[in-house]
Amino acid sequence: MDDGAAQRAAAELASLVRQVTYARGVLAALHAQISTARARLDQGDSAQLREANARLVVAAMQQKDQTDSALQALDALARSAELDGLTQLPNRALMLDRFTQAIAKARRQHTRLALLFIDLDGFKQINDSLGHAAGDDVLRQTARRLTGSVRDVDTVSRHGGDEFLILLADVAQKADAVRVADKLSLAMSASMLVNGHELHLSVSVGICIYPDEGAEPEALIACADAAMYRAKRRRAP
Ligand SMILES: Nc1nc2c(ncn2[C@@H]2O[C@H](COP(=O)(O)OP(=O)(O)OP(=O)(O)O)[C@@H](O)[C@H]2O)c(=O)[nH]1
Repeated sequence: MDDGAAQRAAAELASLVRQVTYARGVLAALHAQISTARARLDQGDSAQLREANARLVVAAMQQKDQTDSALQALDALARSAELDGLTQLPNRALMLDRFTQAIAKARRQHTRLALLFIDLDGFKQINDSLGHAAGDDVLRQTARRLTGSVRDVDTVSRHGGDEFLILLADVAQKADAVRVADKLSLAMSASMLVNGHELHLSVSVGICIYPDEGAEPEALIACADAAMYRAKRRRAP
């Protein structure tokens, strides 16, 4: 090798050494960046990740709580729309709904239903002499006595004012309903203590039977109302 060739080879070698040194520097910088990123993931970022996850879980639980209480409020609202505020008995709308369902079932199973229309006698006099609050108490106690006179499967509702309806499920004949009417008349005849006064009440009851005396709820209610009115006229002095 002549001197010129030796100098060129030394220059190329020096250039290669510089390139290798530079590449090593780049690799070391990359390695440092990766180490920093990994450390951040281990400490800061993963902690943030865990915190974010925990916040997500808490938010999901709060969301579920809010949904649950909204559903409960909706349930309560639906129930209150179906119950009479004074007596907490089913109101007219809920009774009509249950009556319609009961008729559909009785139609399928070829069974009878009885509807009892009950009206307090002389209730206006109680309001007039003892006051409206005492009248309210009479209505609440009446609701309890009527409910206590029938089975769980039967429905007692407040139709309005001093009028109540009772739907008896699955009666074999009208005589069964008459027996229930006698039982609840007896329950109502026991003295009632209202605001320190001992009252002696009575009720007038009308009975109509599905399907013998009507096939639709409204027709049966009108039929039982008319029967109650006739019974009241018979009782009147
Ligand atoms: N305290 C109270 N009274 C009510 C309520 N709703 C209706 N009434 C009253 O109930 C009375 C019902 O009137 P009627 O049925 O004609 O009175 P009654 O004396 O029972 O007459 P008969 O049914 O013929 O025996 C009226 O005086 C109404 O003002 C209520 O929620 N509370």
